[in-house]
Amino acid sequence: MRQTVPFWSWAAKRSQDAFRKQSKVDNYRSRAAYKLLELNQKHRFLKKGFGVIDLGFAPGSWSQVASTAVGAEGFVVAVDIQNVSPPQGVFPVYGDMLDPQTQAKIQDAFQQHRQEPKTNDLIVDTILSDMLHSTTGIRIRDHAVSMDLCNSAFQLAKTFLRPGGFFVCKYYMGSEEHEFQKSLMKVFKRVHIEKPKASVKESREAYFVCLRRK
Ligand SMILES: C[S@@+](CC[C@H](N)C(=O)[O-])C[C@H]1O[C@@H](n2cnc3c(N)ncnc32)[C@H](O)[C@@H]1O
Repeated sequence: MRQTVPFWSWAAKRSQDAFRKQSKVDNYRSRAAYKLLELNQKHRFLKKGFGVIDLGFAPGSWSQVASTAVGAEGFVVAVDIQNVSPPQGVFPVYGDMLDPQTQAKIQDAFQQHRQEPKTNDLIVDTILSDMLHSTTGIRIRDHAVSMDLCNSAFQLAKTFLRPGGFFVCKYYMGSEEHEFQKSLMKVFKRVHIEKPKASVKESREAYFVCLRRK
């Protein structure tokens, strides 16, 4: 039987530019879409009917992928510090994830959309975080900023993810990643480290893919 080779397998062999060109063909807002597509093909954390929070959504390609995957029965709440209009059908929240008030805004948006009674227990299936400021090139500093963002996303995951839920989180490699991974392992049954093919090889970004909240 003929096997279909995913786009990202051969594109990676060519160049990052191939991802950028393909994103125009596929109508994605950025080539980052192929990172999420690859991660999800491997770990299946986006399913029909899921409620998803996408942290650091702008320009919006992860939200595009997520909202297609969850379909009309599911929904996506997308958060960013930048006031960028979200893809169609995606519910935006504008705020800084390092500001504690943003969590309350996300909770409101989620509950409004689901029309759930006000409660502290949200039934979120998957939380994605692709948050990162533009890096400065100063590794220690970029890592420290990234770890702050990872911790804020993890805090949200601990508060709102249902048992069995999923958490995907970008990080910038550095000395604190092992401690952070240990904390993730206390909360999730499986924690994988992934470097998708659409992620620039030389960049120090990678992803924690955490499966099945305990
Ligand atoms: C690499 S981009 C995300 C790309 C996106 N996943 C996509 O597919 O289009 C990182 C995003 O994180 C956002 N971000 C960085 N720090 C943030 C913070 N403290 N709170 C909310 N969003 C933040 C940035 O504004 C930026 O839009």
